[in-house]
Amino acid sequence: MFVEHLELVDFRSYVRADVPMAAGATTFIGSNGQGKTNLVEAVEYLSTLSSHRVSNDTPLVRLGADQAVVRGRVRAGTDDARSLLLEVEINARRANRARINRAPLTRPRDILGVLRTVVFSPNDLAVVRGDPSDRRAFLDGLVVTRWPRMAAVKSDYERVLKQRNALLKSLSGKGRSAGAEIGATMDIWDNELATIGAELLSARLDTLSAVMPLTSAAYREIAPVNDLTTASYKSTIDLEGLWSPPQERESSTPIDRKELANRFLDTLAKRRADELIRGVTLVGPQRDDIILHIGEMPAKGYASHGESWSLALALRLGSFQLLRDDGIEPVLVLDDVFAELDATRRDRLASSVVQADQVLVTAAVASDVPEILRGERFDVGGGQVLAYEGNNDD
Ligand SMILES: Nc1ncnc2c1ncn2[C@@H]1O[C@H](COP(=O)(O)OP(=O)(O)OP(=O)(O)O)[C@@H](O)[C@H]1O
Repeated sequence: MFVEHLELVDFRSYVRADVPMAAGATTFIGSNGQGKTNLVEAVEYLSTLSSHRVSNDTPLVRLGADQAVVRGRVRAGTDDARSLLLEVEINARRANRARINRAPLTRPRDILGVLRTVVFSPNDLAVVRGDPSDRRAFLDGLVVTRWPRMAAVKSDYERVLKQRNALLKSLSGKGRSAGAEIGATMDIWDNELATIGAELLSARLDTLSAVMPLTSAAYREIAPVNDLTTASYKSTIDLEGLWSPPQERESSTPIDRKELANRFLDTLAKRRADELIRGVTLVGPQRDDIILHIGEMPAKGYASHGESWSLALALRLGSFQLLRDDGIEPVLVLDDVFAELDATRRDRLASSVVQADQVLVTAAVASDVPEILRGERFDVGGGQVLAYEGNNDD
């Protein structure tokens, strides 16, 4: 798939932008702070209704405006003339709205799955070096890109967790004196949390199993070493016998979700007294982590800057390959990544992504982008995005 036209109104620094794009590589070149990332961030937003740079929508609306609009025409494939017009209104004061081919959607999230993207950015280093929440966000992002319906599961889980936490908080300190009535209410919340949580957890585990062998292969391509990269999943629920780390799995047997939900429930029962004292849910995917290894060593705390970067890129390349294996051709966004890499890694990354239907690249200096990825070039500056008419090699 690829975006053949992008239109922005009051998005970030743009009053208006109109950018015709083609399949293959497109590079956006411009000095710092000119609005290159803003353009690809808009494409990412159309695809995920979120941005890799911010956790809420407020900064996406141009300062002083009430509403931002992102519109993109998405073609199914290079030899497939079908296209869809996706439109998202980001509203400062009311709920966002989305349309496909001008028809309003009941919920903005119904737009998910039409445009799929894999975004590489300097922030990816946090997946390797950052907090557990950064790794959970990486994995959940990939889960939702694979199966857009998981966005609803995730949001249901978050709603139930919030309500359960509110109940626990109101009970905290009351301990055992909470009484049978409270026990029955907690049981209802536990069931709900375990059922939805097991769905989210099994999607994560399945995706981690599938992406790690591809990540390991990509790491060996990118980094000039032969280390195996592996991952284990650190859960608050005992996964023994249900799931094992990806490299040890002989076949990709689906996880027994019912058994997972039972173990979730058992763990909740065991931790209930603690939860009542602490006033917060202590069990579930919101507290899990993914432990990444390069060779024998954990990546976090041990890997060098270069190794961490290579692993971060490999995770995105693994994601790209996994989506392709699923039959999805995502748009790749390489936001400001080439400046961070040496010449060897630049070339290796470029040759790994060049076969994508569309690759959108941002860079401050054109010569940082390997030649095979230069493609069509736009110069970004002074609030404008202009097709470049000079030589493509300065
Ligand atoms: N909501 C907003 N309203 C107005 N301007 C904004 C808003 N959000 C960001 N900007 C401006 O957009 C610019 C940043 O754009 P962007 O991040 O796309 O830069 P860039 O070209 O990718 O730069 P770099 O090469 O430094 O990464 C900044 O000047 C910032 O002040």
